[in-house]
Amino acid sequence: MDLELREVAVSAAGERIVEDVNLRVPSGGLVGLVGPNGSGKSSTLRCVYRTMRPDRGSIRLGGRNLVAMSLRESARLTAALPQESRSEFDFTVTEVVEMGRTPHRESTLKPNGYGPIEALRAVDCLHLAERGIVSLSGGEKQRVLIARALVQRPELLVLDEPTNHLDIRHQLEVLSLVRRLGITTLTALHDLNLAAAWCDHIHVLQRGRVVAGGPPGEVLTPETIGAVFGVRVHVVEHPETRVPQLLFAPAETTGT
Ligand SMILES: Nc1ncnc2c1ncn2[C@@H]1O[C@H](COP(=O)(O)OP(=O)(O)OP(=O)(O)O)[C@@H](O)[C@H]1O
Repeated sequence: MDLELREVAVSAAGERIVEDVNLRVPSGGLVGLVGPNGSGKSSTLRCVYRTMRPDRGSIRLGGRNLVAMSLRESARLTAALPQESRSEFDFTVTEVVEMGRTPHRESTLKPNGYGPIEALRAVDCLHLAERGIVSLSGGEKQRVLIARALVQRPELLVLDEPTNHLDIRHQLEVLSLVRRLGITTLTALHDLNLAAAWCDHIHVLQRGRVVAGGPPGEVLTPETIGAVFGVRVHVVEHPETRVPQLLFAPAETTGT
């Protein structure tokens, strides 16, 4: 199912924090939101997974108004990985992953897809199945929460910094897995090189507005990244994958 945001605006504490966001994730596509701290990435994602309500604009999944659905119905269609999710109770890893089934009655589960064991194996966490969730490292916990999202068998994945806390191998494995799943995915990413390597399209947010959007090679230019992040950038081609990769220097450095 495709996801489409049109003219989305969001406020918090009386201030407009997201303004006129337009973006589309085609069915099965992977689209990234990048931007400096506080630029509105998480707030935009929260509107999609419905912990914030937009002031105006529309959010449609497969042509249907997501904001008008019951929370149960949108939870069946959408799996979210929020930026910070604290565990108050020491459930086992298996119990946490099984919670991904909660929005579904058995009859609504699609026949194919990940069960808890397959999902834990896919994120390299099967060995943690009986551990308590609060005993895990940040990266292990992040991978378990991705397994929970897989068990939900969603039509849409909304990921807020999914590579947070992950070592480099697991960063690459998680994004590679998300790519392989072929589920429509909207993700916030801080690492511009990961965004360049894995996303079909990238939208750059600055002070709540999308200031650039398109394929990584068109968006991740020295001009755009320099203006938005205040750094100097060289763009090089990855010798193996041919995707653009960025080399950074602080804005004030004159270089050699
Ligand atoms: N509930 C809230 N009350 C007040 N201000 C808020 C609230 N939620 C978000 N904001 C503000 O809105 C702005 C956008 O926040 P948001 O978390 O969406 O940014 P972000 O791009 O995800 O940032 P980061 O990269 O640091 O995670 C920030 O200035 C933030 O302080």
